[in-house]
Amino acid sequence: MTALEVRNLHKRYGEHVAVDDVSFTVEAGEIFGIIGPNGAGKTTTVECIAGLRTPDSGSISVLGFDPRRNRAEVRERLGVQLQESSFPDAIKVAEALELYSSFYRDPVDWRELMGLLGLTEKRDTQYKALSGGQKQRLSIALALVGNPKVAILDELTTGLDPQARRDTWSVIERVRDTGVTILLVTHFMDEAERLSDRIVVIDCGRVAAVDTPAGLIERATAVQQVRFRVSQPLDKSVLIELPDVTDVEITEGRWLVTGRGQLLSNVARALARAQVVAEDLRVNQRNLDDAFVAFTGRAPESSELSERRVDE
Ligand SMILES: Nc1ncnc2c1ncn2[C@@H]1O[C@H](COP(=O)(O)OP(=O)(O)OP(=O)(O)O)[C@@H](O)[C@H]1O
Repeated sequence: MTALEVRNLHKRYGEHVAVDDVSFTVEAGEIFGIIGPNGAGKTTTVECIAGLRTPDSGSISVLGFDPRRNRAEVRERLGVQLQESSFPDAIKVAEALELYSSFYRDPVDWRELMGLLGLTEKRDTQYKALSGGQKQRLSIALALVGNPKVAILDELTTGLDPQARRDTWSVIERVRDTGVTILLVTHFMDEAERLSDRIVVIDCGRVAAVDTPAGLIERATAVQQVRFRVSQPLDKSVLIELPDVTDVEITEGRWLVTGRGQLLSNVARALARAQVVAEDLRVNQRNLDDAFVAFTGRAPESSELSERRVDE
């Protein structure tokens, strides 16, 4: 079942074209990631979906409803957590949840939601005294309190430390497991790769690609490399003859094997058969950063080194 459909969306700010013919479909129950460089048009797109901006042209359907024409229906079905949410400093966690739940006809039990998001201990804490991660979890809770079928989360872990980010990811997965479809805008490639069932890459207001994380990585970065030293002499032909291997170089005892497909497992099996141990094994691990660069021509903001030790 389709939860969300965006068709030929256009939006300008004066002369500046922010969204230039964007189309995509999100299936019910998916976590659908939206990634792209700064200023690519991601937030404008989700603000149009939320009915906060009026598109110049194109159509949007949230569970069959138009966000501008069917405001009440969309409001009951769509939860929104936008960038930089802010609340009154003195409001307490439980007060905020109770207040927001009163805005909806069929809210979830806000006490349960508080538990799901790990905020029960903080129920009487004022907003200003919450940590960054707790504030973020509260804003997710407020986006979910109306019992939405679809939730938009924009930059939900920006500014959080690594542990708080991972905790938030688990929360998002739990929310998805309750049946909520999630639209996730993020600058973090590891977050998009870990959480998303599918991802749209938006660049300069246009869709550069839509695929699963693995599909994007596969399409963008077909070539892989494995480096290692060998524990005892090995004939180069053992590896050159493997399927998927395109090149083998040996420089000062370091082997560099280039290829495609299941390169690492093929090489590992061949070495095991030859009773050779690969020491200091490294692989040019392909990840979503590489796909981002391939599709947008720019490095993601959160770019990390893509070569990692295999045993890390
Ligand atoms: N209210 C506005 N008035 C004028 N221009 C705007 C407005 N909001 C956004 N823009 C411009 O439209 C373009 C798209 O912005 P948008 O915020 O949608 O991009 P984004 O992909 O979400 O960027 P970021 O990753 O930096 O949040 C940018 O060039 C931005 O400067």
